[in-house]
Amino acid sequence: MKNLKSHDQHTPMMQQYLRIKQDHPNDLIFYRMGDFYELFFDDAKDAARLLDITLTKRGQSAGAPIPMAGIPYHAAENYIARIVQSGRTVAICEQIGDPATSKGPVERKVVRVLTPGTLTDEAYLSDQQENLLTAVIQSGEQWGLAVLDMASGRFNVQELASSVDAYGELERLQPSELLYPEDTQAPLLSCQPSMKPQSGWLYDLDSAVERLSQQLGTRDLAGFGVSDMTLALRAAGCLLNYAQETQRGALPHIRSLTPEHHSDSVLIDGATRRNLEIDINVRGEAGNTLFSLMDHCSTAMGSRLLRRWLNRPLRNQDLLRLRQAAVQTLLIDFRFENFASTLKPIGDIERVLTRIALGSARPRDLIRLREALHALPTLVDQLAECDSPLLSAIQAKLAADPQWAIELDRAVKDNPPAVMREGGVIADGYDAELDELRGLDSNAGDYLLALEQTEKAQTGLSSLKVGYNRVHGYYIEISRSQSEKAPLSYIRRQTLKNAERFITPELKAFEDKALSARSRALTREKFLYEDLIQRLGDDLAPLQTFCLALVELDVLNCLAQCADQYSWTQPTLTEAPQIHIIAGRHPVIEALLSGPFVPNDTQLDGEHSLQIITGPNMGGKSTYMRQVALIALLAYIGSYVPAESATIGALDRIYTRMGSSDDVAGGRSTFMVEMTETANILHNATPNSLVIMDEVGRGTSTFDGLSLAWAAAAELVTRVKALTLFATHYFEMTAMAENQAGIANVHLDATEHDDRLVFLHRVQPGPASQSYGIQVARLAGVPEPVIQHARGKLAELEALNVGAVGPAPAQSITAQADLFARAQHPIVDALLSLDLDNMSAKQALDWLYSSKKRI
Ligand SMILES: Nc1ncnc2c1ncn2[C@@H]1O[C@H](COP(=O)(O)OP(=O)(O)OP(=O)(O)O)[C@@H](O)[C@H]1O
Repeated sequence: MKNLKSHDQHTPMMQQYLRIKQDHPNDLIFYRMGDFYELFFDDAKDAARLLDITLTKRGQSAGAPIPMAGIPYHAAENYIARIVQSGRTVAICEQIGDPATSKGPVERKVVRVLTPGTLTDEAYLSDQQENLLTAVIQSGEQWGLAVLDMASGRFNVQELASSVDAYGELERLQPSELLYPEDTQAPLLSCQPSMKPQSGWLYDLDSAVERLSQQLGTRDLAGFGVSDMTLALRAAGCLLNYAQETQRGALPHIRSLTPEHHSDSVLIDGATRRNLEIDINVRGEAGNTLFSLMDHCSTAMGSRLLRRWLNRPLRNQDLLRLRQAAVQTLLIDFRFENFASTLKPIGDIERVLTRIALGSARPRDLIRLREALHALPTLVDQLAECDSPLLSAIQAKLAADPQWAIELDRAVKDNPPAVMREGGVIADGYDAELDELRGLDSNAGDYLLALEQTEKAQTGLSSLKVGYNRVHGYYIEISRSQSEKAPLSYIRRQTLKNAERFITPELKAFEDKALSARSRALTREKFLYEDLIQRLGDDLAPLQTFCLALVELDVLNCLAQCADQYSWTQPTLTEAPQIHIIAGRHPVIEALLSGPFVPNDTQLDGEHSLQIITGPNMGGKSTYMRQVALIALLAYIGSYVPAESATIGALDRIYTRMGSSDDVAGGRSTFMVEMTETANILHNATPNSLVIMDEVGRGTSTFDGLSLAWAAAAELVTRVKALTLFATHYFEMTAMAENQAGIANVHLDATEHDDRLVFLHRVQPGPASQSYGIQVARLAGVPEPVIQHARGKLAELEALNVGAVGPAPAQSITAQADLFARAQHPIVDALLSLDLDNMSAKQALDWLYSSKKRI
């Protein structure tokens, strides 16, 4: 920005603006001028570009026109939301002083800073999504991480032992804003959306502990179990400082700091999260995901918690069994239906409570809280019938003191306006003083009517009427034709085309009284409203407690609804690593299919920890493997699962290596991504991990790929001993089961019927007999000449059947009909591709010499 230094050259108002701007060099300043927020200089240019609004100029300052863009005050929310969503920060600068008494420009001050990760207003937040602010700090391989959901006040810390874990967590959390020490050298962090470097001193441990203790109202942090998490506390201190700075006030809704431990959850890395399509499908959309299938929550808060549960399955089987028992209880006599209808009208009170704490609650927020409080007695009664420890604990938390329900009934009108600005929020009968002032104001109507009658009678002017407008106040209006006859005591105030308007001393006196009553009533109402919010804010703790219980109930109820609607069953959780599923189904594909879904069994345990899955393309291998992972995941959030029965042992991680995607941004090829993920699995998987490998090795040459897949499977079954599903088109790998304990072959099959290919989608023991690659290619619409050419080539290769190198036994080689898995030594490939008719004798001889050297 030019000319900012020499303030003297600018008008006094611009000088004020530039002073404020100096404290917010990177933020867009919304500078309040009357009914508009104005942006100047580069801010104006940025806003014009981001919001597609007109860029204008304002006079001259320091000899140059000032670029300016304006946004009407009343419509600002929408514009602010768009700017903040783009990752920028907005500083709202309001007029603080009184324009009437100010000398020079009215005093202005930045009252709020809106950043992507610290939003709390309804207009800026998505119902379905959490909006998280995170802070990280790295020391050696260790990471400290702090996470705040400003809109609910949930504040967590955790420490991670490696960068891979830290990136995995950030990928899970999808923060809206990430704070990091400015000297951090962590390249992958740059993939995060809104990155805010912070000075190193903001991560100082002592100040962090002091700041956090002060916020939480404790002498130290021992009570939160976080004392020895020094790295995480440093991140939390920095985060809290940032949150306080942006809100410009206290944050009374942040009352606790919860340690999270990586080892508490069944870990799912980013690739697995995407492959399993938990809440985003592989096309990056929200539809057709596990979350979209399951989200029957009655409240938006419930939906957000369900999403959190699905993204962070837990290892604590005791807790999971409590959840299972709650779901079981809610299923009895379809109790979940009653709960759903009681919960449905409850609004997003988690966020309402935060706005109450921050003093920014709107009238309708209070109505939502009131409705929630009114629902409590019914919920408590409904819960009294449920015999489940978790539901009883929830019931105890919901049995709140009814005082606030009564108070809000008395205090707030039924359909209040959206904002407090014009009043009309506080109910009649709540405050005697307000009632009296309102009485004065509303009696005005009767008085004016009476005045009109008397004046009409006294003057005999039939067109006389009494009216009011905002600019001129009260007036007596007489039509032009009769206005000459107006009494002398009438003072002319305004001339219209067809009428004259007058005022009288009596009317003026009344106006002063009525208007002052109205403004006094509004002042009184605002005071009462703020007082109510203040008192609610002071009593936040029990309200937050009941809110948390309500949300948990909503999610448990949703799990019961899913169990009923999709015919899911309760899984058995065991300590020993194993997965035994009878008639398992893929929940999302099952719901999408118009025809029936073919259920499949799965047996993975100490005896057979690795399944080699073969079968034709489109046969259902990926679906089968994903369904096992999803069933395991559902079991580990405490849900019922899509299977006739399922026994799932203790799991620590779910890994999937599937699909092919380049990481162009990260500069890694498809094969590189595949191998990086494979390496990660081989390094970190344990006997308690579920590992899913889909066509590992296909991204490189046949022999390299087969060898890598073979070696990876061998490692997984011998050293790692993870529960593994390994789908492959390398038919040679089916031979592993013969020489290696712990491996079972299963396959999916298809049959040809009237020249049509029919997929059976049934998992059967043993290796596949055919791969049907060419038939599937025809199904996919590959042109017929190409299909015929491929058939010819296949016959040629089968006839050659040379170089049966590699580990596959002879009988499986002959059974194998996959074009690529049957590829021979590269020299044979090269020979086959020679165009002999167009080669000279010399070229042929040269080829022979060079080939001989390669053997
Ligand atoms: N058990 C099943 N019951 C019914 N339909 C199924 C079943 N499994 C898969 N399908 C259908 O078959 C389609 C292909 O399945 P899937 O992608 O799992 O095959 P695949 O063997 O992994 O194929 P490829 O080897 O080409 O990746 C699915 O989209 C689904 O429509």
